[in-house]
Amino acid sequence: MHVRGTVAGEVDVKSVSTSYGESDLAEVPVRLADDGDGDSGNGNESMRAERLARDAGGEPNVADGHETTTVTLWNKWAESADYLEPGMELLVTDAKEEEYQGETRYATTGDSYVVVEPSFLVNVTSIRNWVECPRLYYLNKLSGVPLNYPVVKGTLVHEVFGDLLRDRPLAESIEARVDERGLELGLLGETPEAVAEDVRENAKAIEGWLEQGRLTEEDSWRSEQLLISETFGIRGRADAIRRGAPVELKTGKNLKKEPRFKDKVQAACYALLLEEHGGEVDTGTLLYTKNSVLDRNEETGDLTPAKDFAMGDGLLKFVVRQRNELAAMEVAGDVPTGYEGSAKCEYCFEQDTCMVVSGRLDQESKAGQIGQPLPEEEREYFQRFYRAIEEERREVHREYAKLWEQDARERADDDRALIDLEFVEKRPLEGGRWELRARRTSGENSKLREGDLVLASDGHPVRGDSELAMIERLDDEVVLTADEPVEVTRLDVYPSELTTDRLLVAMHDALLKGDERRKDILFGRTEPEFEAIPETFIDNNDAQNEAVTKAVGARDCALIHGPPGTGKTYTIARAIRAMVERGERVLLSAFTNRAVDNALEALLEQLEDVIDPDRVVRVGSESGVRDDMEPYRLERSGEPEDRVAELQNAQVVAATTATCGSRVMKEQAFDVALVDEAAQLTEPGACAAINLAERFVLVGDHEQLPPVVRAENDLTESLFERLIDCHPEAGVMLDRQYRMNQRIQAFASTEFYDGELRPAEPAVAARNLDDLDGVSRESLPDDLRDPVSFVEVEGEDSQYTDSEEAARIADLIETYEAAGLDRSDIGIIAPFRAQVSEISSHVPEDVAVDTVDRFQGSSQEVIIVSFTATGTLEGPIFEDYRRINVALTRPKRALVLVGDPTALATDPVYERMLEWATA
Ligand SMILES: Nc1ncnc2c1ncn2[C@@H]1O[C@H](COP(=O)(O)OP(=O)(O)OP(=O)(O)O)[C@@H](O)[C@H]1O
Repeated sequence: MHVRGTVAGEVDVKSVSTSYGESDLAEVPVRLADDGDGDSGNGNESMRAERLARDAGGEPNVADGHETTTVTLWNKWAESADYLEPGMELLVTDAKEEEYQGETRYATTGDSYVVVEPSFLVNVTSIRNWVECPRLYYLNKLSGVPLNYPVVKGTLVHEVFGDLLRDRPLAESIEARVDERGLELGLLGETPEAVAEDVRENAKAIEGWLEQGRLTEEDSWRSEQLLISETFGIRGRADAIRRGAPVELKTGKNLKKEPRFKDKVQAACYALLLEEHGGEVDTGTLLYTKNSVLDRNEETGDLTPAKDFAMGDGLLKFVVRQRNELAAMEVAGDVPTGYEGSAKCEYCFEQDTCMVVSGRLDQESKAGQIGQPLPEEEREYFQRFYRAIEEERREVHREYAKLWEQDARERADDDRALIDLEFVEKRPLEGGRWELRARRTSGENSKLREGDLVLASDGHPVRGDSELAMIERLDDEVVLTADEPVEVTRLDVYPSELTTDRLLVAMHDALLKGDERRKDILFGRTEPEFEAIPETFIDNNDAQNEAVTKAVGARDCALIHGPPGTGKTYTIARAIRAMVERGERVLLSAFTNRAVDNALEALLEQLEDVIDPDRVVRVGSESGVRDDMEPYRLERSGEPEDRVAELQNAQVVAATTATCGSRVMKEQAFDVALVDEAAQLTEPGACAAINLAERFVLVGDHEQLPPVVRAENDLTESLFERLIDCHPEAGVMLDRQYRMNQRIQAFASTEFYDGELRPAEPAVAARNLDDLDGVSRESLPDDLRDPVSFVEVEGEDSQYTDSEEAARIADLIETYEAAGLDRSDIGIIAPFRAQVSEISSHVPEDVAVDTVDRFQGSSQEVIIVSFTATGTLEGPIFEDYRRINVALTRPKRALVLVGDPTALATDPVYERMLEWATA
């Protein structure tokens, strides 16, 4: 029986005498998980709780779901109780039920595991680092994985191992894998021949060992597998599974008989994961590939690369206790000092880094501190953002939990999965990988896109057969590539922590490695300076010209505020051209690939005849980069020297901010970083790009969509917005728009831009549908002839959908088509996903219907907005006024608002909007 609940009070830890001698025990007051009656908000949560409560079996205790009882943790598990704090979640497996003074209590048994905060998913490598030293785990989080040869070689050997398991010939595998890493090897100054030789030597150990296995018996193997445990709160990718047991590859040497302890810990984590998936794991294998490279005459000891060990119960439980300590510390928001473990600092390679970080952040540390602490405000900033990023990480963990808390239907309704696929075929690809195909049986929407990494499963992403796969094509048929074949019937969004990891590193680099003057600017201690630039760059738009002048002349930074359609992209392109002409090396970045490609497209036009197109490089993955920008994309594979030359010679490098945090980009330096969509970036997100340059220019509009984050905290305000407030003199607002008819822009201008936004030219101001070929406003009904119209629909009671509005919108589309408009010129915006689906089911398939977020950055001839507003406008319709600003500023020639005026009039902003629309 499993018991799960929340710690409801202080924990009592004591020692008692039993018939077996002295025993430790901890009595934990636990409020058992809800049985489902109380929690109306989340059906899945309650279903899971119900299941667990049923497992817990305590009828009177769990009947109302809020009963507090006592759970006794015996012996070593009492250690885990030390970290428990009220409010933390606790799970005890195989607990026994006890009656005590008429109350049902629970206690651990010999088979039990105690898991602290099971929904905090700890990575296997994190547990390994933690066991080595908790402080090392922390330092690794802050500094990320650097670009160095051992890391790249390690990756290569792992890849070759995977290939061998998939029966790819060794020589072919090494050649292909080394080639794929051309760019990284080039940056490290390595030659492919030397690296191939090094990898070959390490691979000998693998090959020899595989041969042995094959000669003696029928081995069942599978390569790298992603494993997630909902019970133990652990996840990771095992290098390989042989006969159901984990095999870990280490590129180092080990001359002892036994595997290293920390390596055993890692294998033990995988054993726990495998057991949860129904396996019985009694051994683990560590393969030390360097052992086969060593010369028997020079080294003494056990040179066998493969070392097996028995997977004992004690080790598995130790691993869970370590994981508990880590999870509890993270959840409590504490920072490890190193005293938690027994590692000796004098043997640690990271001792210096540890002391520097401790010194600068004034942290308690076993290794001690060196250097002066950062100013107090910087340390405070560090802590605040560290916490915010960790909260964001927990939100990613919640996304994982949804993989098992929500059923397939709920996930599909949440756009997080494509379900009910019909498996078509699996086809082996070159290199031992697989192509998987499945047919979609419904036209449902989802967040999944081509190029995404997904969990492809035969029915359940965690409990079923599941693989990490890449979506190659997504239309009526889904085409995937994966390492192992799986009979796909379902795809789930893979919640990645990569972005969160990179935010932390970017913040760390900005504060601990950042230039002092840069920090003075970021913390408002110094005013940005500008060099006088006499040149005129743009002669028909003063604000744009001033923006380029500021960007070019900025010694520290410039901030370009660009409301909708004001020529941000054009201004950026013009500014970069001027910088390039001055001989500067420029980084062009933005939050999304789409924005990077848009800006790059405009820039290429400007750079014609200015520089050789070879000196413009787009860094990104094949699936991320738009097809027409593919010729500029930096190829990673190939001859190292050539690949590096291509990057180092580039005068303009374009990449998303996430890519700016990659190992390769972090090695690059620029004179200036220009970041578009900056109002959509968190502070650390923007730092990832600006850390790489001497000076920076941020371009954005803080009156449009804010950063996309899951948690509500300091990450929701962009660096752009904060700096505009802090250094208004560094900012310029572009105030002439080239998009909307004057009538359309009027409301946004007064409401969001202090009335300063104006049409750039009379032709823009006067735009209307008559300008379009074959369209005549005359043939439209009276109430749709004005560029802005309001269509009244009485609200429905259902909160997230309104079928009446959807039906009216379908009529409107027919009306516009009858007046000669092409329906590809119409866009429909609705506040909720549910209403988007509702409208989609009423209108022809090729009409674009979406939420505001998907429309940001684009424009259409005609935009129809469905407000889906009911009675008293309860609940956020567009959540945030910035969203309505985006919605109302997408159209060029006509805007139609569809909604219930009575409901809308209950909110002052929407009331003013109504006055304008019906004027
Ligand atoms: N100074 C200018 N003179 C003439 N046309 C201009 C000028 N600046 C911008 N434009 C035109 O205005 C249109 C919008 O410009 P651009 O695409 O740069 O806007 P944007 O601000 O990036 O738009 P969004 O708000 O969608 O991001 C383009 O067609 C562009 O060519």
